[in-house]
Amino acid sequence: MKIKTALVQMDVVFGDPGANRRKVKQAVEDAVAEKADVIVLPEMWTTGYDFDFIKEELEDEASDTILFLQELARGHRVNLIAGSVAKKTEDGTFNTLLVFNRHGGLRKEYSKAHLFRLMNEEKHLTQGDEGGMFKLEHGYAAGFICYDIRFPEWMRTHMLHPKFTPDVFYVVAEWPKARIEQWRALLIARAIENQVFVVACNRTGSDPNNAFGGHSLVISPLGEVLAETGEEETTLYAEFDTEDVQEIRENIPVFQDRRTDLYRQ
Ligand SMILES: NC(=O)CCC(=O)C(=O)O
Repeated sequence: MKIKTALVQMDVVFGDPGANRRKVKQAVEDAVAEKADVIVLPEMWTTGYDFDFIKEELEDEASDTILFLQELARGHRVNLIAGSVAKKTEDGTFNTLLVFNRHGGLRKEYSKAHLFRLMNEEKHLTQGDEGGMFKLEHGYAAGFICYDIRFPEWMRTHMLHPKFTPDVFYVVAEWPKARIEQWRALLIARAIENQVFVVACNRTGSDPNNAFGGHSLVISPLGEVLAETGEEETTLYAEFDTEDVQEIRENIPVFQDRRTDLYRQ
């Protein structure tokens, strides 16, 4: 199925959900005007990594943000891979990716499984323990958050489901400029080894601790970079057909050729 994606590479305003919601509202309106089917937001887009604000002022359960996103998805009849937000619960604060369909239905909540120590996530957040698989109109997909892309075994797990196989990996991120070449290399590798499209939305700009590298990109299952931005605040558009994965997987059937008799998993 053909999909037009819009990746909102925004400069997240530190500790200011209202300002960020205004940015996202405008970006969604612009992307809908460009006939996007799926709009992707970056990691922690409501607050950035302002852990003081998250602890002291952020509302619980991310309820205001979920309502805001539901209204956007339903009002514009567009799918949202709505980045991730800090979600405060009685069990801890999670870095949670939210997925909405065109009717505003909340189709998935995935909480980041791998917390990133260089940005003090493990001091302030609770790790998630569930996978990121979900289904939208274009089929099965899986969502991942930033540091997760360094764990090929985690992403590969999502390709080994007995019944459902994702055609697209969506990655939402706040990835610093200093390591942007690793960002690119890791994402291209994940696309090739899993024979999936990778749609990866990073933030741009900076916070008190990091300058972020942008370079949001869309990658084919053959490792071709179909679209990529620089460091500017912009929305990247890219179209692809998820049916292309079938021929690629038939041509090089890695999942039939796996030697699970030799592997530990
Ligand atoms: N927000 C993140 O998880 C950043 C991950 C990162 O920068 C890395 O190098 O890994």
